[in-house]
Amino acid sequence: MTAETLDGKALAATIKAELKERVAALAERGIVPGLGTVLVGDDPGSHSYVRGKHRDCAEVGIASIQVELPASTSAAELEGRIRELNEDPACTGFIVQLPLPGALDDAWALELVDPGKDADGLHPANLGRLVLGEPGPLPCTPRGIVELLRRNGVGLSGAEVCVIGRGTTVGRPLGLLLTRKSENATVTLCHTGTVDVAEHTRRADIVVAAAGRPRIVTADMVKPGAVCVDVGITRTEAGLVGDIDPSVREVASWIAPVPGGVGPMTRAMLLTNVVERAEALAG
Ligand SMILES: Nc1nc(=O)c2c([nH]1)NC[C@@H]1CN(c3ccc(C(=O)N[C@@H](CCC(=O)O)C(=O)O)cc3)C=[N+]21
Repeated sequence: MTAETLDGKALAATIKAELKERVAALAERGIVPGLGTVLVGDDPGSHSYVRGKHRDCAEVGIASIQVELPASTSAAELEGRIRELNEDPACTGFIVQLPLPGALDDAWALELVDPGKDADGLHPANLGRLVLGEPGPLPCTPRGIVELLRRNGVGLSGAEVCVIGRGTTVGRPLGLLLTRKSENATVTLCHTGTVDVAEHTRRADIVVAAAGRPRIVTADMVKPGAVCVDVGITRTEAGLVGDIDPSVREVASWIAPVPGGVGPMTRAMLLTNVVERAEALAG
């Protein structure tokens, strides 16, 4: 068997076309959604991600508000800039690009964001809403994964899903999303304390690798016909390497690859959150 590709790039283009229409509908009511980004320091990867987000915004008709600060920025200065975006009516949703450099604490910064403008869905209040099953912005990568599976007809109800990685941005919230009534999957969350990861992945109908460790999922760990989703991105001299080994292609039915799988979906879900925030603020 050679796995078919879960094409996140193509689906992201479809979603962007849909969002363009929703943005046009908002424009008729005099509302322009605006995405703010707060980027601290000079990490080239972070700069490249943020550039991509603003390119996406331009495509869809979302306004861009870019805040760039030096790595030497103090906590008080950063707090001030976040509060400005909370107050700025032109900014309907914003993100603080993670990880923050130096002594600036990611969790501290996320908590300063107005939960109503939280385009990342990572504010503790919104993560709490996710736990409680209440409406609110959802974390972009988990939402993108669910959307990528759904829109390609991968059944989730009753499926055994093995998630590798318990991080706050992917693994842990993905477990919460997949176990909602509307998804109804059964989730096993593996992490560095798991004794035998392969024992869990071999039982799974869907494997999601979000550990950030190159090629940890190999063909012998995957049930024939399973669906595999690669979320890990490691930069090497040879290019981007995912958490899923290329050998898995011979065993799986579908693979969401790196690049071209979950990454573009994460960006499309950020735009979706910004448009939804603008629609919510508009009432
Ligand atoms: N506040 C915050 N929100 C985030 O959503 C956030 C963040 N901080 N910090 C970093 C991670 C990482 N992330 C990615 C987004 C898109 C691609 C993406 O589009 N990847 C392309 C490849 C792009 C490339 O060449 O690097 C792909 O997989 O096809 C990857 C990674 C969002 N993150």
